[in-house]
Amino acid sequence: MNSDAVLLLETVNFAAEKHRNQRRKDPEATPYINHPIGVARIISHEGGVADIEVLQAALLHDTVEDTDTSFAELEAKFGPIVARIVQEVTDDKSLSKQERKRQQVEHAAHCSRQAKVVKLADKLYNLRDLNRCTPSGWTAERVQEYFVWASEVVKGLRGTNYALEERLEELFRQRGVQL
Ligand SMILES: Nc1nc2c(ncn2[C@@H]2O[C@H](COP(=O)(O)OP(=O)(O)O)[C@@H](OP(=O)(O)OP(=O)(O)O)[C@H]2O)c(=O)[nH]1
Ligand SMILES: [Mn+2]
Repeated sequence: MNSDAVLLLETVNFAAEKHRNQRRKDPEATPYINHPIGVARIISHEGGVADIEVLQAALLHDTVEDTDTSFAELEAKFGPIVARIVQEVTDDKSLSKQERKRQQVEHAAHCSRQAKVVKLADKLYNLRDLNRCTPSGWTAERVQEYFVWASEVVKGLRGTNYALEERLEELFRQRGVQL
């Protein structure tokens, strides 16, 4: 009964309920849950990672940052390892946006290997999404700035998953951003 498949369904259902009223910033307002599902799918399908706790953390990675979910709630429902990985990839929303962005660059190298995999896949998904379409209200300059900032974060994540890093490198190369 506690198979990985059952656990993943429980996790994706929890994330879907938490993100139920959220939409992405693209002009079509895609349901937000497409993002965490896509991040988990990148980890398994492209990264070749089958660690169930990493996949669960990927599905849950934006629940605390963007919904009313608490770490205590994640720990009670999914255990301390999943809750810790989510905590490692969660920005402190009490800080200014500039400070949050700076801290991501600073903290990347100090994350656990499991959190680094989630961060790599999160950035890969978001950069591909930016190539697919521009979020409402974003200028071309803001898109380029996101690529430059993401490359600074990814620098601290290197040596974690070759396949994901190779795909990120190619996206940066296409934008003329040096990793
Ligand atoms: N590319 C893209 N991103 C979108 C879209 N809709 C929502 N987002 C989210 O927006 C965040 C990036 O936008 P920013 O302006 O840099 O950050 P902010 O949301 O904190 O203000 C990402 O959050 P995150 O996943 O927490 O990652 P992070 O970049 O903050 O680490 C991303 O998931 C979309 O349509 N396209
Ligand atoms: Mn995310």
